[in-house]
Amino acid sequence: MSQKVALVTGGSQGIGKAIAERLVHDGFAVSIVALEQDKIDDTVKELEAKGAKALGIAADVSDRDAVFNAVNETVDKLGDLNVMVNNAGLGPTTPIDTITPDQFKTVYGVNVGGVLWGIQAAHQAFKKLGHGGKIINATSQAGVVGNPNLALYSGTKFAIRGITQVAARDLADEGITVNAYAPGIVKTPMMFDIAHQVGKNAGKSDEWGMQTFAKNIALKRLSEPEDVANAVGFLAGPDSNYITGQTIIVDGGMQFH
Ligand SMILES: NC(=O)C1=CN([C@@H]2O[C@H](COP(=O)(O)OP(=O)(O)OC[C@H]3O[C@@H](n4cnc5c(N)ncnc54)[C@H](O)[C@@H]3O)[C@@H](O)[C@H]2O)C=CC1
Ligand SMILES: CC(=O)C(C)=O
Repeated sequence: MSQKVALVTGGSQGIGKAIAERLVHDGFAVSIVALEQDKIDDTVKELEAKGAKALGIAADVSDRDAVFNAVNETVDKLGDLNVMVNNAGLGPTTPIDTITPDQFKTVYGVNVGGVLWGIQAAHQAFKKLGHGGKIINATSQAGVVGNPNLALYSGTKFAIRGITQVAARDLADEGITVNAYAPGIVKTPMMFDIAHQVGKNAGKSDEWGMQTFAKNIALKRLSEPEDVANAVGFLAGPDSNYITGQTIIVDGGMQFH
């Protein structure tokens, strides 16, 4: 059987990088799409050092054409596409009165636009390749319950759960499943930046900022990126074949629904 291929947006650091590593471990060839060429190159080298077939593409996921080009390049160079992980996102701290039209456009463009274009591009590729596939989208525990200071971000993450449900219904007949993962408070550059900003806005420390989010984690620890990658590995593999339209919350017990 030929090797399965996954594309991970935002795969150059944080959660996306852990997902790429997990999928390589599970036998996938992996394409990572992100913004910074140097981080992409470093991650590709690390994946190759583990024996992976890996490809890195610099592209902005808010640009629909760029996403379609990245998917086409992945199919051309790695020979297939079976799993699309729409993970890239922005997490600015935006107290409600501070939100500007430019910020609105940028954050919705990346967090919602990037997922929509990723779904469309993967769908087109699956059709051309003549098989189904799996689409996996990043939402957040902040897309299950609104979080303080994150009005823009939480709004985009609620939207992703809706889009995931609709796409699951629309694409099911073609053998495509669409699911989402909702991480909690994960030790990545995004979360450290949010903790810093929230602490700074209150005249307090980064740790105080982190605890405003982390104080109610039932399992009493912050998440490692690998905690999330484990759930995505499940959604990308055959054991999740009868699951579609769902959001798996991976937050150590913050939100229950
Ligand atoms: N870190 C956390 O605590 C949580 C993160 N998430 C979500 O998980 C996903 C990954 O988050 P982190 O790893 O923490 O973020 P991060 O900020 O550490 O990494 C983001 C990645 O996305 C890429 N990226 C950003 N904008 C892009 C664009 N316009 N086009 C292409 N790539 C772009 C970056 O190059 C980077 O590789 C995001 O969707 C985030 O909203 C959800 C819940 C909690
Ligand atoms: C950044 C994020 O998704 C949080 C705080 O849940």
